[in-house]
Amino acid sequence: MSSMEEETLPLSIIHVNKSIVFTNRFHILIHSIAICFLFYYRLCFFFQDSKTRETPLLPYLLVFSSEIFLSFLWILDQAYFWNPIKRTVFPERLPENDKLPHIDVFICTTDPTKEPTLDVMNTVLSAMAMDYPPEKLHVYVSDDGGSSITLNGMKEAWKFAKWWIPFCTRYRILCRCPEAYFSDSENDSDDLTENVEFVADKRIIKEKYEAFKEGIIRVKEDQDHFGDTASITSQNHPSIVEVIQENSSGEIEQVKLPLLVYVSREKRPSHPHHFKAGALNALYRVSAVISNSPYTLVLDCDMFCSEPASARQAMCFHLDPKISTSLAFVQFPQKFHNISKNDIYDSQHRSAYKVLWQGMDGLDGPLLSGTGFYMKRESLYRNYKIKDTDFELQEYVGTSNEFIKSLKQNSTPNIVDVGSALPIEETLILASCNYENGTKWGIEVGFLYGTVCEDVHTGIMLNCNGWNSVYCDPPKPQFLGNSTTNLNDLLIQGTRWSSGLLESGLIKICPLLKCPLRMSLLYRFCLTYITIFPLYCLPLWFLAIVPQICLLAGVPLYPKVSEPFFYIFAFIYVSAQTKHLFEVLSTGGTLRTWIIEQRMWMIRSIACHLYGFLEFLMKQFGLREASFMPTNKVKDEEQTMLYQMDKFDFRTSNMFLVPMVSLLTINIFCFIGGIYRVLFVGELDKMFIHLFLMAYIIVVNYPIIEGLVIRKDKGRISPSVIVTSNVLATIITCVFYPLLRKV
Ligand SMILES: O=c1ccn([C@@H]2O[C@H](COP(=O)(O)OP(=O)(O)O[C@H]3O[C@H](CO)[C@@H](O)[C@H](O)[C@H]3O)[C@@H](O)[C@H]2O)c(=O)[nH]1
Ligand SMILES: [Mn+2]
Repeated sequence: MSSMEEETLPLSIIHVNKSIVFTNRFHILIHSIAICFLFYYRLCFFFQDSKTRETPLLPYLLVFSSEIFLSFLWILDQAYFWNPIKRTVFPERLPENDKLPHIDVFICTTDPTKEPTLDVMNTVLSAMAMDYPPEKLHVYVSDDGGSSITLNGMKEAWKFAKWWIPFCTRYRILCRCPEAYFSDSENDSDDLTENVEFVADKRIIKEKYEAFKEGIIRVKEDQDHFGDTASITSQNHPSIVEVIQENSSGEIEQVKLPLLVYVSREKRPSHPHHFKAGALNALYRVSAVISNSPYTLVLDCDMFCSEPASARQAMCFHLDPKISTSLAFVQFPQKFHNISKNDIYDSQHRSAYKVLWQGMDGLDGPLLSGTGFYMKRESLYRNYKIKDTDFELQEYVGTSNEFIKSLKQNSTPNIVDVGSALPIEETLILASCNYENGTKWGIEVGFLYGTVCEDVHTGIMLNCNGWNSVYCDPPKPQFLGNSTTNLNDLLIQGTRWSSGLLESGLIKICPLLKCPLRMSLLYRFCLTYITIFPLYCLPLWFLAIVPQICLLAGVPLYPKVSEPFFYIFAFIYVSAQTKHLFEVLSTGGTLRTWIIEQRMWMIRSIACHLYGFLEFLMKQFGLREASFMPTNKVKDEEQTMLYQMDKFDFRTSNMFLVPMVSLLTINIFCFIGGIYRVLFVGELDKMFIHLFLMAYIIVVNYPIIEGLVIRKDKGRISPSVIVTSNVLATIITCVFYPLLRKV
């Protein structure tokens, strides 16, 4: 191939699956027609003579408004299906190593008890071992816990890296996270397992790893032994920045390792620290005066690089002149290593990473997903270029001259060598509490504050400023994380997400109304949907109570089976279900996935999205402050076992369980009452849709019934919850029954 041809070969290409696009659009067309008929049917009600109406106004209005709201969300959701795309990258066509740009890797951790240090160090090691020139890779760890355990862990990790990285490069090991590598013997190709030298080397490295692991565990135990001061110091300590380097121990000197820096920003109880966004901004400043790489990779400490290729893959976009000018970040999907076969809680978020993000990629780009993205540093500095004087710049980004100098370097990195003098004094100031006072950090510059979904919020603001993003989902997952695999963590996380998202969607960004006009309508639909979807809780609560109680009272809300409009309702149901099934099957799911997703949609909406919504309201009225409770990453044997056995673990707070169980109880009792009615009054024709709706809810939520009446193990629903839920269900029924019948 001539060099001319080589130059013109693209670094990435886009695929559009025409038949999927056609099916999607066709479905949108017919489903919308059916929805129009439904609205026509509902509106006709208001033109009937109010004396001959069989249905009172209140329940009718409640159900109709739920349908209107569901249809609104449905319309927004269709934007994702309009133009989904996939991309393939060709890293082999990238320029030579010496022409590749520098990358800073940021890893955030916050609590050595909830986030085991060994796992964090595995993330660090896997990032250090990426397939990228080591002198161009700089790894920064932000420790919000300010813990000596983490700092010590990094020193140990550095020593182990001197063995680990050469081993990986020498044998071209694909899995560069040591824990994952050693726990799966399938990782080595047959060629390797027959290579005597390799087998011997592997044994040595494994011994080194075991020693490293023990060292880390020992330090933690010693610390626990001497009493727990960690939670006090984590909220109150000065900034600490330390470059990890080893005074020559003489073992293997010549190995070149990426720079590794420990950063713990200053924390004072009186000072808001803005959670992960605050941590990332401190890292952006500290790294700017050390390495100042033009690109940064952000990783959560519960996610490691499972393959070493992501940096080069991301560069296929960042270095492509046709794409790069307006490209802010390349997002990789979050994939997880701890998901069971049937994934009963939909912990993998299939819909987001396999459908929605692809759909957004065909428009202006996927959402920023918190971890696994390669961000162009410059894009986060926003409008610094239009600041004329140093004074203006200081008001914008703070007073550090070193930092301002880094801005003026125009994305040229600093060449740092291990051992060379680094401006540590300056970094301590940059990581201090007061540095951001009076500046635009968190307001315009860096990751934005005031929300617990800093990722989504910052990403959307970048889009509003004219940047876009790209979704890179190669066949082999490049990052693997830990997902929440028990109901309790999942609902807590869901509550946090929904309150954060609603705040962006309804107040701070409000994509439909406030995003700039140049942004396409379809993309605004996507942004609106993703930020307000927790509001599904409202129609779902109504539809779980109103038709049920109306059935008991003999008040029909839907057309009779013998009426032609019955077929409209039936069609909408079947069409929605078929569409979902098609989508699940075409993205590698099973029939089971299809049911599980609907169940989790109901459970999430009824429990955590409602609380997220309430938390959002309370925050608006100043009754509550945002809080980011990190998810628990310590494995609990018993929980894991239940999860692996596909059994729900109902050991979660009553706050979540009681609404779920109460609504299900209402459904079951109304269903029984309804059957009785049909048998003795004979209103099957009139009440069929009611009965069907309840049967659907009950069947989908079967595991809750199992937890209520069949199971005897620890993960079942406790009798106290059952009693409370029955009381609540009775109250709801007693309040609504007369209302819905008469008003
Ligand atoms: O004050 C804090 C709180 C959290 N973190 C770090 O933030 C990361 C994410 O926290 P985690 O507890 O794992 O929350 P998840 O719900 O799993 O995180 C998801 O949701 C977050 C937004 O709510 C995003 O920031 C994450 O990237 C995304 O994976 C972890 O590395 C934490 O150590 C901090 O550094 N400081
Ligand atoms: Mn996490």
